[in-house]
Order: sequence, then C-alpha cells, then structure tokens
Amino acid sequence: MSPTTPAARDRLRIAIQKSGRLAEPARSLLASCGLSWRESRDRLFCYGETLPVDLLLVRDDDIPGLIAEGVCDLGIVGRNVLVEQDLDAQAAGRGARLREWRPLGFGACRLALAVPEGWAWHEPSQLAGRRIATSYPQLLTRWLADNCVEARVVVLSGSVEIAPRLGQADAVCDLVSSGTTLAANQLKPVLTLLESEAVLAGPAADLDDVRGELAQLLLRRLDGATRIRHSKLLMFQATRQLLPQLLPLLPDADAPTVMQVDGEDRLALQALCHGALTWQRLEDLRRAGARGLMVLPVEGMLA
Ligand SMILES: Nc1ncnc2c1ncn2[C@@H]1O[C@H](COP(=O)(O)OP(=O)(O)OP(=O)(O)O)[C@@H](O)[C@H]1O
Ligand SMILES: O=P(O)(O)OC[C@H]1O[C@H](OP(=O)(O)OP(=O)(O)O)[C@H](O)[C@@H]1O
Ligand SMILES: [Mg+2]
Repeated sequence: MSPTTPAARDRLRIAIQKSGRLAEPARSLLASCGLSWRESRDRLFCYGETLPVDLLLVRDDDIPGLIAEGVCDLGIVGRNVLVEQDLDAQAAGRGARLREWRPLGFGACRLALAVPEGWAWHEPSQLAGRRIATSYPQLLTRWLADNCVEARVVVLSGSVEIAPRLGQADAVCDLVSSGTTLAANQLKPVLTLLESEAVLAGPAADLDDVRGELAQLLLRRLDGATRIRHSKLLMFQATRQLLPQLLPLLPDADAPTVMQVDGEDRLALQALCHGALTWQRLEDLRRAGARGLMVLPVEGMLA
C-alpha cells in the first residue's frame, strides 16, 4: 500500500492532480480504461486493484518533476505546465527529459497574450519595452525571442489578470478558456501562444521493463477510450440500391459493417459515428430510406 515498498517498482505509477480542474476527469478516464484503486488513508496514494497501476495524487505543478526524477512513470497534466517546465529544464541545461505521450481531449484552454481593451492592437512590436505579467515565463520568453520583441517579463504565481489594474504590468500572458476573467479585468486576448489540453506525459524514452508493458496496455485502452468518448453506434436497415444516397450522410462514420438480411436486397448496417447523431440527422437518414434506426452507446473499443 505504501508508495515506497520495493514491489512498487514492478507496478506502473501515474501522477494525477489531487484536486482541481483535471483531478476528476483524469481519474474517470483511467477508470474507463478498467482501472480501479484502493485509496490510502491520507488520500495521496491509490493502490491499483484490477491492474498493478497505482496513482499518486499531487499538485499539478509537481507532476513533470516527479516523472523526470523517476518517482512516477507517467502523469496527467496540462500541456501548458508540461511545456513550461520542459523549457525551464532546457534553460537550466537539463535537456528535454519528458514528452507528451498522448493528448487526452479534456481540460482545453489556451495560453494567450492579452492587452487593455483600449489598446489598438496591430503587431507584437507594440510590446517592446512593456511589462508583461505571467505565470508562464518560459513560454512567454520563447515567444518574445521568436518575435524579436524585447519586453520585461513580470512573474506572478496567480491573479495575473489584475496586474495591469494594479500598475504592475502593461499586458498579461495567461490561460484563457471562457474569456470571462479577461473581460472582467478590461483586457482583450490578441494572440495565442499555446493551445492546451490535458495530456499523458511520460519520459522521453519508452519504459523498457514490466512497466513498459503495462504502459503499452494502458495506451491501447486510452486510445480506445478517447476515440469512442463522443462516438455512438448507429444501426439501421435499408435496401442495397439506397446505399449511394445513405453513405454520404455518414461522413464521420468508420466504414460500416453491412450484413445481408434476407434475399439479395435488404441490408442491415452498423456504423461507428464520431460526430453528434442529432434528431435532424436521423430524420435525414430516414428520408433517404433508412429504416429501424437505432443509436447505441459504445462502452469500449479495441482496434
Ligand atoms: N480556465 C482555465 N484556467 C486555468 N486552467 C485551465 C482552465 N481550463 C483548463 N485548464 C487546465 O487545467 C489545469 C489545472 O488547472 P487548476 O486551476 O486546477 O490548477 P492549479 O490551481 O495549479 O492546481 P494545483 O492545486 O494542482 O496546483 C491547467 O494547468 C490547465 O491545463
Ligand atoms: O477564461 P476563463 O474561463 O475566465 O478562465 C481563465 C482563468 O482561469 C484560471 O484561473 P483560476 O480560476 O484557476 O484562478 P487562479 O489562477 O487564481 O488559480 C486562469 O488563471 C485564468 O485566470
Ligand atoms: Mg498548480
């Protein structure tokens, strides 16, 4: 049960956020891959029951370091945190130690540069000599260098958007999702430095022992789970000659399985659709000759 027992190294250990935006979705995604755990009394460690895959519950900022030090094998963290810390490690001469193993399709946000609403924004050179507040100094510094802009980076650990109103900065570089926080502080986003989402982070090299096999198994399940997250199985019947009209109505579907029902003409089709199957689409399919339309949830898939 303890994370320090010698046997723990035969087990895969994944760091996830203890509480915060990514905590619950990360855990549900791993649970949808068939993992379940027993939680330690201090609620910092979860011992894998169905597979030897344990969880360490931590602050998200600690996740890249825990993987780099080998305390954990993998982690679920925002790309914004992973890239920032990797740039930091490179700046300190430690080289690229980690890589993004998979994007996970939740926790979407972007790292944006925002200026006061009253500014007429044209181009990056307007930031020359200005102060920009951010919690992402490495990403901002790289962007400034790429755009040949010399500006002062003011590092703040939180409440970045208030800095211009307090006279601490002229512009900000922070995470944006709905844009509400920027608007509440009379700021407007003008550029995106990084599109982010939660990612599975791991070491730059593959794991090469029993943990490598567990990681491969997990990746296969994750790929299946992320692929079908918004997918549904569509089933219907139609006559063979109507297929040319029906198939174009399913541009988001995998190649359908076609089965003969009776005689030559009547077919039963099943297709995995990755886009929304709205009433409108079902009605369009019916008008084109589909009958007995049925939409089914997909619980799992292994390619
Ligand atoms: N609107 C948003 N603002 C901030 N982060 C967001 C937003 N939407 C999605 N995210 C993602 O969620 C991640 C975690 O955000 P959260 O606010 O929970 O972090 P935190 O306060 O640093 O948590 P911790 O206590 O673990 O350090 C961010 O790094 C980012 O990848
Ligand atoms: O575009 P929005 O939907 O408004 O989201 C963006 C805000 O959310 C985050 O802050 P958070 O709520 O985590 O507060 P904190 O930065 O003070 O922790 C981020 O740092 C922005 O301030
Ligand atoms: Mg944090």
